[in-house]
Amino acid sequence: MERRRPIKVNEAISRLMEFKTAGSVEYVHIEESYGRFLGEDIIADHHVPPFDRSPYDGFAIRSSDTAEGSRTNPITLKVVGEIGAGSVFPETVQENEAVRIMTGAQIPAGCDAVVMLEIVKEEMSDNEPYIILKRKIKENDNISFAGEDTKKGTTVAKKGTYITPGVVAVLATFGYKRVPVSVKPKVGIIATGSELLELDEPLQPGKIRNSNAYMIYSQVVRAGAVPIYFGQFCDDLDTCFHQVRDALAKVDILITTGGVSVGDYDYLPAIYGKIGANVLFNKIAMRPGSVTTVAEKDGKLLFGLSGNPSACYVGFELFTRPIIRTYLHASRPFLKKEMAFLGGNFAKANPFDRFVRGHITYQDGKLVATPVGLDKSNVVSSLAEANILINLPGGTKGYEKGMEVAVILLEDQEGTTFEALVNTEINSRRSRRHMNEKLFEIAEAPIQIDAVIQKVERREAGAITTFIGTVREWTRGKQTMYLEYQAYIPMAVKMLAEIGEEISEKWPDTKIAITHRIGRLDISEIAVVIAVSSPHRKAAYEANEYAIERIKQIVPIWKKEHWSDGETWIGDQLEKVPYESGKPNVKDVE
Ligand SMILES: Nc1nc2c(c(=O)[nH]1)N[C@H]1C(S)=C(S)[C@@H](COP(=O)(O)OP(=O)(O)OC[C@H]3O[C@@H](n4cnc5c(N)ncnc54)[C@H](O)[C@@H]3O)O[C@H]1N2
Ligand code: MOO
Repeated sequence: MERRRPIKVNEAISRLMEFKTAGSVEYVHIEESYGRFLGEDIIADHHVPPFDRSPYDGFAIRSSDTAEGSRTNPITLKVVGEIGAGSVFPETVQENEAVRIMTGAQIPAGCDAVVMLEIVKEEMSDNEPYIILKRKIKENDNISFAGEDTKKGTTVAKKGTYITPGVVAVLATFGYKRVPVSVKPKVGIIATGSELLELDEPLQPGKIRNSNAYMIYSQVVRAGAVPIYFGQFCDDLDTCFHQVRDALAKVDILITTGGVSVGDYDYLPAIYGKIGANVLFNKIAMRPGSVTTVAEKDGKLLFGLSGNPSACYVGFELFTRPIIRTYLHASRPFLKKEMAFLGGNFAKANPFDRFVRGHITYQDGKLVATPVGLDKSNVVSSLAEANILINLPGGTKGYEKGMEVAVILLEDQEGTTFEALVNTEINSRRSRRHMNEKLFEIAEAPIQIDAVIQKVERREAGAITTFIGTVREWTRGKQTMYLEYQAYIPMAVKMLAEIGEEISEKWPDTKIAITHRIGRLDISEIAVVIAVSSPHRKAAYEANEYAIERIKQIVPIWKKEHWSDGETWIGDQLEKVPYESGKPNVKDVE
């Protein structure tokens, strides 16, 4: 029997993407464009709005006429006409004249501002309408300028954009009654296995219904392609070979399900050989879907997905979908990944990367990814509930509830690029963050320096600076025996977090964690640890120093020095305000 060598998921994707192709372009009515992919860049051939217009119902005026206007010096302007949206005022507006104007109407020549109906008083005098204004109006007040939405020549939507209702609005604005869209690839589907029954057949001993074909059918539609179901393979290798060859001639991409493993009836490896296809890989270090096989014949790709339903599903989303999306010109053909916190334990370690069916929800503002159903590749029921795949990198350790993990969003349309997929933090080694992790802490137990550092570790960081504040024995000739820190904890944590906010404004690329100890501390014990990570070291140094200065200024932590000859409470951390007597209480900071 052949021995297959598993390759890494990203390696499989790279090999596969070398064979990507992009399809041609066709035109459809705008009503049919939703859910398609743009076949061309859409470039604004005029300004939007095309002319200066009024954003309000009111009066178009000349601002210079109101220069002397005030509460005590009302300005009267003669209303010389009225225009609604769609019409144009035929003359140039003269000194001390105004035109009644509706939202969306073009600003008349001579006018340079609009006043809203609500702020003028309307009056009739000698049967002529006038408005009275008790203020000065600035030039350009309340005017929507030509091109303020979009300037002529701007690319408003790029080729390969998924057409949402918002994109449809833009297409309509620029007159696209017919829209250039990417031609959908034709994706053939063949099911294999003599145990398979069609859906209208009653169950029989040893047989199961063919669920994969219909599952793949809808995955193909979701990916944006046209599915063509060729039915089930027969049992005989020679006939199967003809079926695959004939189907391949009719489609752009061919998917088979089942028959790719090493069993006696797993015909696909033999068929690939017989049609002369080049097998890109036939074993991937992942679960489920390790048997996923991809072959190429004259530029067309054949996806041999597993027969096990969950493995088949995962194989499609990871490998077939990006090929379909690339064919549609999508610039971000991969499903988007995000970070979330695990909602359940995965104690057992697995050397292969796992893609666990899960459900994502918001809980207290955090994304929580909970595995659904049985985590086996032959399970079908969990697929109905899954809206994510939880991506657990393989290794020697399991995963605990609350750990941060990457999730693949199954219903995502936005997508991501291959570079982002392999380079971001999300895809790095296992994350060490935990749902209950706190960046700003007041601790009663000794501080673990490494734990504070870990909180700021990330792929973007090129530097981590750590400040460790320790208890000093000698201060200006006086000997300290030990220190005692007290804090109003909720307020202290809040102020630490505020320092974090200040730092993220001043040094936007940094990430900071601070833990301050309270209670009794002996000489050389650690009182505070500040860790700052940043792409470049300068910001990490600066932000770290800033943090300790600010802690001394604003964080309500009091220090009691136990000297060799007595004790003093230090009123503030700048050590400028000693307490006269007794110890401080919370009121001092409130
Ligand atoms: N000796 C070994 N056995 C197996 C290995 C291995 O490495 N060595 N790999 C296992 C893994 S992992 C998987 S996954 C499966 C993959 O097998 P195939 O892709 O060849 O698929 P089949 O054997 O045809 O079927 C597997 C399973 O799925 C059911 N099935 C098949 N088609 C459908 C369908 N259209 N709808 C619903 N269910 C379907 C089929 O009845 C089987 O139960 O191999 C392992 N074995
Ligand atoms: O390909 Mo199999 O899914 O690893 O169970």
